[in-house]
Amino acid sequence: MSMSKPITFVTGNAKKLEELVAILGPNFPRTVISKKVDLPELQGEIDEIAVKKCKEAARQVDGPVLIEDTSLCFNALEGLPGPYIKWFLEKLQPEGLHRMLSGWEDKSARAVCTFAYCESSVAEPKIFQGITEGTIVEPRGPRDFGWDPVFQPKGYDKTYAELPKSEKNTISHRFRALDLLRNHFQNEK
Ligand SMILES: O=c1nc[nH]c2c1ncn2[C@H]1C[C@H](O)[C@@H](COP(=O)(O)OP(=O)(O)OP(=O)(O)O)O1
Ligand SMILES: [Mg+2]
Repeated sequence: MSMSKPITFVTGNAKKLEELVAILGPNFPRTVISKKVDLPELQGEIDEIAVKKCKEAARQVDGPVLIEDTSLCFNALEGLPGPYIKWFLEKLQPEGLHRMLSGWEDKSARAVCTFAYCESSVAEPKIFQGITEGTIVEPRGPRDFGWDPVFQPKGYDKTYAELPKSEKNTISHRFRALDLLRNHFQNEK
């Protein structure tokens, strides 16, 4: 029996939590509980944001914490909106995200998921990052999760939103990041 303390996944986003639970499955060696907190939307480089966000979560929770920050980076725009995608999506809706690239031939983008894990408020966060390449298209499919309707992963003719959840969860930026996280904790056992 493991004596490790449960890990608290701090997020205000129920869909992220749902995907994390589906991707990690029942065999993950640590117990993960969740806490709904809207952590500050920080500025900076992607890794730097994840580290700061994790330290803030560790300040608010007693024990090991996990956070993640998601970026959607348009290659034509040098990686923007990147970590600021939340505000762009909120103001422009999926249609507007697609329209942002109307002046550009290059519609390629990368979805970047960065998890940060911290054993305690005095430990340095560890980073686990996953990237999925794709294209920004006119929105297609259900609207239940963020910018999924405009992101078509490379090699697919469906958007994330059109793919069955089970399929998104085997190719997504979040899956790739959680695969690294899973390896880390499996090797720690
Ligand atoms: O797989 C995804 N497919 C589609 N949309 C997604 C995905 N993952 C995050 N998203 C959205 C949520 C938010 O609009 C923005 C990321 O911002 P981000 O700060 O990381 O998320 P959040 O504020 O909703 O939750 P949290 O409390 O964990 O920070 O992209
Ligand atoms: Mg956030």
